[in-house]
Amino acid sequence: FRLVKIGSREPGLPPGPPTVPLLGNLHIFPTEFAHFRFTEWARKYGGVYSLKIGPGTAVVLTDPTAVKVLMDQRSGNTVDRPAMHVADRVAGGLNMVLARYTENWRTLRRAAHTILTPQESRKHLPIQQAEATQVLHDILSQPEGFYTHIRRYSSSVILSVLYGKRAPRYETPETTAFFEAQHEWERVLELGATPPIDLIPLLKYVPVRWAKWKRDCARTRKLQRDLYFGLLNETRERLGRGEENGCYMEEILKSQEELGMDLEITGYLGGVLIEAGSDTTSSFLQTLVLALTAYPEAQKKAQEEIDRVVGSHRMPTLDDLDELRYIRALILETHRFRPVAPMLVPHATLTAEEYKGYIIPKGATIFVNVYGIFHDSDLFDDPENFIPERFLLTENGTRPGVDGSDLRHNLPFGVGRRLCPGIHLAQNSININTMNLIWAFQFSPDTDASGNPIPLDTSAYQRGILTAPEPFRCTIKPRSKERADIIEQEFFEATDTFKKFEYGLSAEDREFVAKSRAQE
Ligand code: HEM
Repeated sequence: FRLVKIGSREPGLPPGPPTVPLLGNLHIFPTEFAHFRFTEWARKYGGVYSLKIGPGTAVVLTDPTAVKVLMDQRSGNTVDRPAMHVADRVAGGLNMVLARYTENWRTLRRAAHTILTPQESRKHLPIQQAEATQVLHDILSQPEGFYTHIRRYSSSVILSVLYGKRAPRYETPETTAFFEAQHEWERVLELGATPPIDLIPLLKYVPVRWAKWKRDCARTRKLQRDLYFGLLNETRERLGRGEENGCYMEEILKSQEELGMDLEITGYLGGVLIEAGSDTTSSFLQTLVLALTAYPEAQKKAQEEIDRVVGSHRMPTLDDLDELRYIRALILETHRFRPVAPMLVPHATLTAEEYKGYIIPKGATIFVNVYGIFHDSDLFDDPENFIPERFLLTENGTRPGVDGSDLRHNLPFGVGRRLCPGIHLAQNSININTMNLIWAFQFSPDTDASGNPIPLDTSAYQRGILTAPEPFRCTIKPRSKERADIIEQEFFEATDTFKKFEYGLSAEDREFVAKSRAQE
């Protein structure tokens, strides 16, 4: 009788889809693009509903007030992450994003906060700006490669900020190693890639020869460690030679003792920041290009605004943003339209929690369905369309007359004590590149043989915890010869900034930078 009860919804839990014995809702749990199914269920079962995953419980929040109360105000109790054996196996519990609420997580988080403050993040502006100029230069020379130019940008910025070492090419060895490690990591984390070890812990003991997933984890672990500790060692050696260039990991290495960090945890701090900081930033910018191309009216208004404020004789700077009200709205709309992490990263409760008469048990997983919130037609007018103007009408873009005060602009960056520590660095990248791209280029859909625009599919996204648009094609042209010349001039003038981050480059990278500068 007890076995039959496993999987059924305990009294007091929020409502949810009907369960079956043992499995609960496991048989209907979506294995990809979960935010779509979670949103459908929210419309049916409400802003707070539960799913039974065998004996365990997950709660899905698609209600701004519930998110504010449970995740921000009661964050001390919802700060945990669900157990993830695979993550522990690969990263030994030291991946800050997925780590449980442990002493190691607290140490990592403290170190990240010390360095990623708004003031510290501003210190890295020169290299961010220089790299953003290279994005424009790269798009000018090879517009069809914009998707990878953007990805190169975000990984080069994070490598420069962390290790003081940039990646001039998409194929630079460090970026290639990162992309390979990241690909394997995403593969092992994918639902269904490993047996349900967190539900049936006995599976941990299956011998390696019968468990391909264990071999996959071991390979991913090696790829990550080679990259993380390789980069860390280079930074230590550089410090030893007295060749500091002010990067983040130098600071950490110098205050390792104070921060209570040994070499192992220091290596993983850097590693997780590359991982969390790279593809998130590029995903946002790729979505931005997609939206500008698919919504020409929004693009036109943004261009008119930047022309009025910045003009065509100079490139935009961060200080211009205060005057660019429409572009600020466009950035918020890009986050709303396609949030980089549609369900953030799952949280978990440390002890049982009560909300509006419901019991959320100890150890329950909590999904914050920001996608569902942002696409709720009770809150937002015409939520499926990209309409920056909504953020000019009301503070949080909600339809006039609706109370949107429980929302906040940085919700796409997370909740409570897990709020993204890289937010300032990320927002600087987003702001600089958004202004630059709008100032520099005209984006339009490709045309077919008869000259008709090929419609873009703004819903074609990659699967995973983080989403990025599937690579897509569009036509990108400089808005004027004057702007193209300014880009090349600025790129050339950034040489000195770049050079500080160009130590230990491979022969191919050295040749590449020499060639790109010789062209000027
Ligand atoms: C567009 C860019 C970015 C977006 C949208 C983004 C979003 C997020 C989200 C949604 C989370 C999970 C929050 C939660 O669980 O409540 C997160 C966590 C995290 N992010 Fe970001 N992020 C971005 C860029 C960055 C950058 C540039 C860095 C590093 C420099 C970074 C480092 C981290 C780390 C370390 C965590 C884990 C925090 C923890 O679990 O304690 N992120 N981010």
